[in-house]
Amino acid sequence: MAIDFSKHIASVQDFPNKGIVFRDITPILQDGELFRAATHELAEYAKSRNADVIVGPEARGFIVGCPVAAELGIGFVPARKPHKLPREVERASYDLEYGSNSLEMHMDAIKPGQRVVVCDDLLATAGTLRASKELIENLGGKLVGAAFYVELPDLKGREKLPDVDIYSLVKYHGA
Ligand SMILES: O=P(O)(O)OC[C@H]1O[C@H](OP(=O)(O)OP(=O)(O)O)[C@H](O)[C@@H]1O
Ligand SMILES: Nc1ncnc2[nH]cnc12
Repeated sequence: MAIDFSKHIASVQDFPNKGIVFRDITPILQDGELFRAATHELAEYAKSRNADVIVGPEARGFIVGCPVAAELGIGFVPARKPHKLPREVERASYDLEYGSNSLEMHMDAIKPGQRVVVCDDLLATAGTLRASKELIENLGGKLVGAAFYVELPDLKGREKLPDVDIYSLVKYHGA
């Protein structure tokens, strides 16, 4: 029977700012079977997209994406917050539900033509995904899909990136 992951996501009112309902996926991570099952779901999705490499945006995208890449035996590329990577980088800026930031990837992180799936815990406004897409494409890769534990459809992330194939385990409508 399919697992109802929503039962294992905590909803926290007014975090980190008033008016935001924070969807906390750490209960999934704390349970080995659930973490493995969620990883497997995302890995099956990435496999169905013929991914060559997984990109995970800092920080929760590392947690979600690394085990997916390991399960598939493919590479993992971190998209990091500014000034963390030691070699030459490509940078893209973005806004999110509660602030703005930039992401960087090493210039040689993606090989031209590689098929990339982005993995992260949550899709909200899609600012993070848009910045990841910009980085991947500027390095010559092709974003062939994006996979999340949680999607917040009211924030219209999918509509902002209609050409990106998006997969999520759980959707939350309303606040
Ligand atoms: O779709 P968006 O509106 O871009 O929002 C989703 C992003 O926001 C969160 O990361 P955050 O930037 O808070 O960083 P963290 O993982 O370091 O907490 C989350 O992990 C996603 O990466
Ligand atoms: N509501 C939310 N819960 C958890 N992470 C988020 N990132 C952006 N919006 C979020």
